[in-house]
Amino acid sequence: MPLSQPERDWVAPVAHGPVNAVVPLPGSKSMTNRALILAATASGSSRIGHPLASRDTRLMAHALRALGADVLETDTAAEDGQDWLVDPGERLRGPADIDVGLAGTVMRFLPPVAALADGDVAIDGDPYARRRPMGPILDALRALGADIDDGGRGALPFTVRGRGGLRGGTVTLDASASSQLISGLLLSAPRFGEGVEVRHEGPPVPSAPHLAMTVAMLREAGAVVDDTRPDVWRVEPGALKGRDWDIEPDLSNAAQFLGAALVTGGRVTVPGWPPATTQPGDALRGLLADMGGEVALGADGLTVRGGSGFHGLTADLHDVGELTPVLTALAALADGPSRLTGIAHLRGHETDRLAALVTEINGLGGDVRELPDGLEIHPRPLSGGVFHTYDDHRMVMAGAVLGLAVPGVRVENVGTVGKTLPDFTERWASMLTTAG
Ligand SMILES: O=C(O)C1=C[C@@H](OP(=O)(O)O)[C@@H](O)[C@H](O)C1
Ligand SMILES: C=C(OP(=O)(O)O)C(=O)O
Repeated sequence: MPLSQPERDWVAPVAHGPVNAVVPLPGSKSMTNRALILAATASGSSRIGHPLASRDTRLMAHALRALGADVLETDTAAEDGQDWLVDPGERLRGPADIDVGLAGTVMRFLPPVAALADGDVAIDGDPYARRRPMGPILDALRALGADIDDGGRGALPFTVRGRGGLRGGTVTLDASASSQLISGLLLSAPRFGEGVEVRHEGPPVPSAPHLAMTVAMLREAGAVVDDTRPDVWRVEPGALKGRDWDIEPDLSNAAQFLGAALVTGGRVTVPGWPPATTQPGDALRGLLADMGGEVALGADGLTVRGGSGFHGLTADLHDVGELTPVLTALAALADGPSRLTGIAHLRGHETDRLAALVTEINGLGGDVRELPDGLEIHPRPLSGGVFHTYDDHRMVMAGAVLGLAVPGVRVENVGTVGKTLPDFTERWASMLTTAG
């Protein structure tokens, strides 16, 4: 599978009736990329079951291979039963050139691994990746003993001059721009000489569930982690064990499918929804219920049923920011206004998501207003037109949701959805065959 798909537009299909679909989803991006890092820095080999095979996870696999780990992708076409096998290799080594694409997880989780390698590791990504927040983690790594040449930019591209190990110790940073700045430091910390104590100082860190995911997966790999103090995380040095990971379905990627139940007054089930999880997508249960959906979690998965119409949403999405594009699209089709707050940091995601959503939904005749830390959405009748996606997979998903109810929504560069869901349009079409 190529890492990027050719640019093409896609007219989002209208739903001609209520959907009634079971939609299995591939593995979590966040869990797959954490498992890859933990496997490549472990002392033995690991098996990653049900990984996500997408641009972001392939970039991570490529990057780790470039540093000397062996990552074997098996049968990526299969829905079930695919495994990735990771052998850490004898030692992490450069020189290497690494492409992070537009993947936040790769650009923040990989540099600490590069600091453990022996040799120069040059790291760059897509044009917009150079604008995503990196400065705090680069400064933190320097404070922990790393030698990094970023030309004073505090951003991509940069070269990590790996020396085969890192001292580690205590470091303070402002991670209000992205939780990944902390997760990146913690994930490699068992391999630092002194481990790490990371202290956050600044406005609140977003995406708390993703930090809990980092801590939980580190512990599953055998690390000793103390997260009992607010805004302080301590990881002790020590060998990680190779192990079997079983990756949960990506619950954030469930948003648009479950949302289709609301828009069409239908019913969608996502099988394999874990009864307990650190994934932020689990918040969809409450959020879609607040919008008027009937939500049931059972042995067969999570089912959302829509009725005749659904409501606007008032919510602080600080912890679950990646759900915003799809929730905003839903809000634009709701029967009342919405106010989504706590998401100023989305300006540093794949694109400035607040600006992109305002521009594109208003371009279809909508009324979305940007707030200092969020969006206010006033539903209005929409009409078809081009929906630009800014290399943002979740803008494709948002455009698809609008297209369910608005004929002629032409989603530009739909292939960019391959960042986390390469076969999205096929899955969407298959769901829609049940409509009517
Ligand atoms: O650690 C992770 O896997 C992620 C953390 C979040 O990043 P931010 O804290 O930058 O929002 C989230 O939005 C992103 O999609 C994945
Ligand atoms: C913010 C996101 O991704 P990234 O991992 O690139 O930060 C996202 O998937 O919504």
